[in-house]
Amino acid sequence: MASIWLTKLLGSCFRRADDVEEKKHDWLLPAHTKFPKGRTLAIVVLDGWGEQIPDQYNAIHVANTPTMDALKKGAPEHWRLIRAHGQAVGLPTDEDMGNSEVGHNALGAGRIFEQGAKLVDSALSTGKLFHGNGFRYIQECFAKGTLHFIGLLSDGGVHSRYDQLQALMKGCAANGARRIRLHVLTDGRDVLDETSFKFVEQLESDLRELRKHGVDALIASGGGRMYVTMDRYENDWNVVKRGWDAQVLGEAPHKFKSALEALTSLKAENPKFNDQYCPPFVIVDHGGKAVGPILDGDAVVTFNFRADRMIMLAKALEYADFNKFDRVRVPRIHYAGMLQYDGELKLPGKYLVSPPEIERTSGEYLAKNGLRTFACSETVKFGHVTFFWNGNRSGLFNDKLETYVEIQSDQGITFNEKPGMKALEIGRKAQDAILSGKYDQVRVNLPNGDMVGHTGDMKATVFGCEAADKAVKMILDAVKKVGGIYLVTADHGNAEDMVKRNPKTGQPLLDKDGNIQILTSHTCAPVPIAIGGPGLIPKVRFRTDLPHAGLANVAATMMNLLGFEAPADYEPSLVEVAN
Ligand SMILES: O=C(O)[C@H](O)COP(=O)(O)O
Ligand SMILES: [Mn+2]
Ligand SMILES: [Mn+2]
Repeated sequence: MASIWLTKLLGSCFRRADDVEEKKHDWLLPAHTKFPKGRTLAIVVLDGWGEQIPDQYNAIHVANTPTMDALKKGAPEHWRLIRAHGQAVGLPTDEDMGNSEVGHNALGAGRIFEQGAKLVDSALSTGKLFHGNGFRYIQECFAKGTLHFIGLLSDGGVHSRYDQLQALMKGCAANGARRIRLHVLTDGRDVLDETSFKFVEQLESDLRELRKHGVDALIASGGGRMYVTMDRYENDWNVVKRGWDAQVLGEAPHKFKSALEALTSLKAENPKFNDQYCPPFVIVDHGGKAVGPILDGDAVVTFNFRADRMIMLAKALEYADFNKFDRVRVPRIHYAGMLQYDGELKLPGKYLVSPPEIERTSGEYLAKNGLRTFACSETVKFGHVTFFWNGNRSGLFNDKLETYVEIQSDQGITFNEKPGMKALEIGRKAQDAILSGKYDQVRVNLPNGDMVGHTGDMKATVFGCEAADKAVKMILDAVKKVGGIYLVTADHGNAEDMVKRNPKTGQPLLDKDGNIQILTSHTCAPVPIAIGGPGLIPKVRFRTDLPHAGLANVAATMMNLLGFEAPADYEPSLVEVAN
């Protein structure tokens, strides 16, 4: 008896040891047979830098970008284009433009995961969303409280989609919501400026329909996404506070009887009015009382699926201990996000749809294999090369091996005012990191093409692209000095197309007043990828058998350049060594 017991015990011990061994083995990347280890690898992500028709509306083409131009001359062996939009990055269709979240997720994770937009689509179409824990949690408030929706009123498909909000409102009403209030954030960044009018009209008509069915449904507040609520990476808490005051406290400098009246009056008052920076407003009843502040016993849903610009509000709504601004009144609510926005912080705790499980990212592999990483950008893009890159996970994998540096972005300005942004500072930090010899991988994001491109200001965007090009040069110079390797790419298009075009002729479209329609959004353009540097062994070139490759192929490429085989389930590497 005792010996059987002993055999079992020993057996289980051995099994456990095997399991541990197995686990360890999983993380160990085999050495590559052709690519050597020990060369510093610089990874540069030019945010919003696609390849498009080289005409006067292409800010990258117009800009003087000698470094990027020189890289292009390395085609096809050391320069090529890769996909950065649609299904190549896990979006529902190939009509969907790329964006930073899905782009950096794919770059860092080396695989294509179904992204938030797609997961929400399927949770809504199957009805699964209305049976989950998150939904049940908000449903508990339906009988006595109000259900509030806060989010981006847009069909950009980057942070949110209007058809999803429609389905959500309908589903909530069908499942018992009796009083609904909308806190809308106007877009003009992922969609054309001033489309807010159209979205508000559509929303009013949908709310009328709900009212016909006995649901007391109204718009309660509003404001432009860049001025109200949707800040990111804690660049400026005032943005979130403005939203809080309107949404929770029912207070704002502007009060109107309807959202349409708000937009019309604010536009008439200010010739510079635009959707992105619309000031906060509150809708009031005939007695001047706010129609929908958030109160004790209410339910709140933030209906954006994308994480970065919802995290700060989620903290304000969820954290008991909070000191970023004076919340004045903290309502006792049941709050759920459309998704969980931060996997590490588990924020928010309740959500309607489970986020993509992006695990075993390249960053985690590198850390587990003892490689040292330096990552840097300025605040507005800092989370892109850290949080998004690591699969929407905040923090470091290994604080002994990784250094993440954030350069404070300018606050309270639109980036066409200072289009150089912090590109040169980022370049300098990367240079120092490369020259220090302390890192195997030095990874940066240069924000100009994107952040200035979103302003729609052509001249400023050209300037911004020139600044980004200078920063690339600084980094390449440092790589040269240490005998390293560089990989320069982008996360999606933006600055390469500053006008809305006729899809057939490619000519700019005109608005009703005969003016060219300015495109502030991203595009579906492919993006460049270039490799080089003295550390690149001879005969390394891009493979020609992966014509449809996308951002997800970059992680395996990078692992090869660092001297490792990539995990078997990663999208294939783009590079080979010719015989
Ligand atoms: O959040 C934004 O600024 C835009 O909606 C998308 O831009 P990004 O994907 O480049 O961050
Ligand atoms: Mn981006
Ligand atoms: Mn962008």
